[in-house]
Order: sequence, then structure tokens, then C-alpha cells
Amino acid sequence: MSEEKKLKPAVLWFTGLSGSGKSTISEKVYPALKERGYRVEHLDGDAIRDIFPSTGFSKEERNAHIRRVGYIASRLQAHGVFVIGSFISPYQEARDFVRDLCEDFVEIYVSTPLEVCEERDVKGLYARARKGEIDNFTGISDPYEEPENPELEIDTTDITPGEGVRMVLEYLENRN
Ligand SMILES: Nc1ncnc2c1ncn2[C@@H]1O[C@H](COP(=O)(O)OS(=O)(=O)O)[C@@H](OP(=O)(O)O)[C@H]1O
Ligand SMILES: Nc1ncnc2c1ncn2[C@@H]1O[C@H](COP(=O)(O)OP(=O)(O)O)[C@@H](O)[C@H]1O
Repeated sequence: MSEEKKLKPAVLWFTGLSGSGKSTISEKVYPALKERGYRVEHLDGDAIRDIFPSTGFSKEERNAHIRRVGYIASRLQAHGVFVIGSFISPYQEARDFVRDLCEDFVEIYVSTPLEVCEERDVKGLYARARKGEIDNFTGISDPYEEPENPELEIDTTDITPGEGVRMVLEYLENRN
């Protein structure tokens, strides 16, 4: 990416199954934007849920959580901050709610298939969900609605995290 190109701060919203690669790519996009001089904030579902552990996984609770974090994202972006959001955010209506709040919303669908995510099983949650130890587990016993019109789709099955980051940066550069 050429250093001269000025990027317009946006809300980069990573959505996809657990283990699809949202956090891994987000964590690498963050320093890539920082070193180009942008103000950047990363809001991550797992990290925020650690602070607010009472947030559950019913449709209503997930959507309320997404609306709240989406509002924060929109306010940060309004003040010129690049916001990276990594949330499963399985429901189209909640993602659309956030899109409508944000001046510039980039929906990035991390479309790594369930079989690959389950094979990775980074946190051992899929195995537990298959055993019935976790209710409402996305992809196993809870729905994931694929984005209807994402700005970008990244399937991480056969690429490196660095290639995923490059796809995001190229998208941002080319749209300006
Ligand atoms: N039932 C169930 N379904 C899905 N995920 C579960 C569940 N229980 C716990 N976890 C862990 O919670 C993380 C997802 O949090 P999010 O805030 O991104 O979810 S959501 O947007 O509200 O759907 C998710 O993190 P990631 O693996 O990083 O996606 C899981 O580690
Ligand atoms: N191209 C890739 N992009 C992102 N993650 C990848 C990629 N290839 C393999 N992985 C691995 O897949 C896992 C993704 O986990 P994570 O980023 O926590 O997913 P999520 O945040 O969507 O739950 C990590 O173990 C990561 O090393």
C-alpha cells in the first residue's frame, strides 16, 4: 500500500463464526493502521463480554449487545477514529442497525466455513457445544445469518492472516 494515500476513517465490522479469524485479522489491522498515523480503536466481542459477563447469547441479548457496541463505534468514528469491531454479530437486523448509525460502515464477512472453524476449535468451545455443554452456540445450536451485501468477504481457510490484512488494506485504499 502506498504511504501517500489518505484513508477515510471507517467502522471496519468483522462478522463471522467463532474461530473464523475475526480477532486474528483485527489484531493485525490495528497496528497496520496505527503505524500509518491513524487513531484506531479495536472493540472485540470476547474482550467486552469479559468486562460484562452477564451478557447472554439469546437473540435479544446478542442484538442489544451489538446495538450498544455499535453505538460506541459510531461515536468514535464521528470523531475521526478508525474503529475495528470483531463480533460474531449473527443477525442481519443488528448489523443493519449499526450500519445505519455509522457514517461509514464496512461490513467484512469472515466466511470461513463451520467445518474449518470447528476443526480449529481454538478455545475448545465447539467440542463442548457438540457435547451439549454450551447452549445457543453459533453454528451448532444457534443461527448465523450470512451478510446479504458485505463490502468484503474473507475466507481464511487457505490464506495466511497477513493475506487477510492485505485484503482489508487494499479494499480501503481502492475505495478512496
Ligand atoms: N453460545 C455461544 N455462541 C457463540 N460464542 C460464544 C458462546 N458462548 C461463548 N462464546 C464466546 O463468546 C464470543 C462471541 O462474543 P460476541 O460478542 O462476538 O458474540 S455476539 O456478537 O453477541 O453473537 C466467542 O468468541 P470468538 O470465538 O472470538 O468469536 C466465544 O468465545
Ligand atoms: N488467514 C487466517 N486469518 C485468521 N486466522 C487464521 C488464518 N489462518 C489460520 N487462522 C487461525 O484461525 C484461528 C482464528 O481464531 P480467532 O481469530 O480467535 O477467530 P474469531 O475471532 O473469529 O473467533 C486462529 O487460531 C488463527 O491462527
